[in-house]
Amino acid sequence: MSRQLLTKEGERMLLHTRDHCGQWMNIQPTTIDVTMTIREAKSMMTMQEQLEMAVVENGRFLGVIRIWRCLRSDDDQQTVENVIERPHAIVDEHCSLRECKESLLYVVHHESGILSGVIGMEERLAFTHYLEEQEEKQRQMNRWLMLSLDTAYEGVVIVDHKGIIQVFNETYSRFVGVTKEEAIGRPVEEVIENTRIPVVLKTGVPERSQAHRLQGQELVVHRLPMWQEGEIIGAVGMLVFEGKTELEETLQRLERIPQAVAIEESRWHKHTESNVSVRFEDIIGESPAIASAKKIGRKAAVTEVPVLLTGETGVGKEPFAHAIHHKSHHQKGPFVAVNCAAIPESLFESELFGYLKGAFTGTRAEGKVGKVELANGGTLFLDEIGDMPFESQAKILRVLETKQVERVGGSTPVHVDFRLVAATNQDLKAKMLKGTFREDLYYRLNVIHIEIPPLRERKQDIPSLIAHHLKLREQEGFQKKTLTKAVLERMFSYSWPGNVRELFHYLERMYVLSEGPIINEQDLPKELLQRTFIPASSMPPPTSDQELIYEALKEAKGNKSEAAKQLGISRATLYNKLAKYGLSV
Ligand SMILES: Nc1ncnc2c1ncn2[C@@H]1O[C@H](COP(=O)(O)OP(=O)(O)OP(=O)(O)O)[C@@H](O)[C@H]1O
Repeated sequence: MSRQLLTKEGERMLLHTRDHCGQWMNIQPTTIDVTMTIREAKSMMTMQEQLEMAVVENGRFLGVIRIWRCLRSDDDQQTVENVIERPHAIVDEHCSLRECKESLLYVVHHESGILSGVIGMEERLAFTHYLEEQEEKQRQMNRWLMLSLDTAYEGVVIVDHKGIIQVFNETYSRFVGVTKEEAIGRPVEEVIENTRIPVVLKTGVPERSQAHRLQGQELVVHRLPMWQEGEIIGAVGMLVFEGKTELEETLQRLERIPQAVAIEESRWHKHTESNVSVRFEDIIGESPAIASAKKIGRKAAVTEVPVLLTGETGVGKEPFAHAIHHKSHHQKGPFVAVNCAAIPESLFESELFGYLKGAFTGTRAEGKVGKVELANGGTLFLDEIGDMPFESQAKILRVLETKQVERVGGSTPVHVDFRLVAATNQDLKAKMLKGTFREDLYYRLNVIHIEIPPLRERKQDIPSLIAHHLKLREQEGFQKKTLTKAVLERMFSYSWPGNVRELFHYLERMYVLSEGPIINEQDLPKELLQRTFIPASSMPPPTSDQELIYEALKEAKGNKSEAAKQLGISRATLYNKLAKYGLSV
């Protein structure tokens, strides 16, 4: 049945293209001139082995002469004019050859009467051969269409304008337990329970993504009318998902993304106030840039001096802080992390230094131990130190200098012994020069400075970071997955403004959304498909170096030695920079 539909369409196309007589006729047929004698015509027809031939006068078609008439003639010196007959079939160039059944056709121009051509046995054979070829192509096309419909994951049913099923694919057949042969030719409502296809045929209004209960299952369906030349000629019904459960699973997978990323992040954060070890070996990456940062970190860890970790957001400053703690003499003590950006100035003292019972209204009756005291014997990690309010900076500096804390509401200072690690993604020097970060605190923190390079400067670490992440998923009991070379190439050409955090985020997204064991290009988020470089928003713009120099010179009233000292660079470097930026030397 479906074949019938498609073949009809095929036929229509053929008619419009290569079916007309003008296309197939012999345009140079042998003809007999009206002035010729019957004898001459006879010998010509015998030579040409023709039983019938066209007679023309100045190209105009007059009729035909047939060999048997010539043979029966008493006087073969007469002109052929005396034996002309009207042929069975005179046609126009535009006539459909398919519809003309005669074996010999004379194609005559309908206005001028000129004989344009003849369609004889040879032409007819060529046309039949062509038709057979077309039909085979059509059959092949139908097979492809049916095969693709049967391969489709969705159930597909096509009905004609009366709602009679014309096409019914395998998936639908499996759902409703009716074979294709049984379904085709029957009214759709007899095969698909509760179907609204007859309604769509009447109204012409498509119904998309509708819930449909079938065989006791909730399904999602589309019902689309098919239009041709302003009339509804049928409708298509599609089951988009095998069941609502599949849709739900997809939604659940989407919901899992933030959750899974949170698990990843908490891998480090959950150790915030505990001693679970994160070693330098756990920091993934062997690029020279990260290897050198790890080397400095290892060396710094065994000393007592404070360490300042800087780097763009998401580069992994926190794992570094943990690794330093683990390798330090304080490794047996607690690791206490404080996110300085998250504590409002009004609560800063009570959070960091604690308070005594009844220190102020609304506090816990028993008082509270502050983070600094908690870090006693261990490591205090001051994260996002660049965001610490200016007033609070003085307070923390005092603790660092005196190694003593005084709880709010108390008067007896408590001695504390901790290792200090601070981190920021801000340019502390620039902040200091602008006056928003205390100079004395800056120098106290910045004894050993470890700059953790952005991921775009150590792209060779990308494969091991990916492998690490996928391995973790596997260890958690999830499916083992890998990614294609094309995906890896995309990851190499991306600039990773959010660094390792962003890499893990996208990886998790792709892991969750990819269906099989292979993550391929179609699973890539759109950001990774754009090759444009996105500068890290959290880092100072490239002009800041110039700004710093300008500020320092202003502060030093033009004295270059003084400005160089302020900037922590040599006079020669300052001169080089001034020349580079085109500032007067
Ligand atoms: N080299 C690494 N090896 C393993 N995991 C890493 C590495 N670098 C970063 N990570 C992961 O990336 C996540 C982001 O790193 P982290 O939270 O330390 O960023 P950050 O540098 O502190 O950024 P921000 O300044 O935004 O706080 C971490 O949870 C960690 O899981």
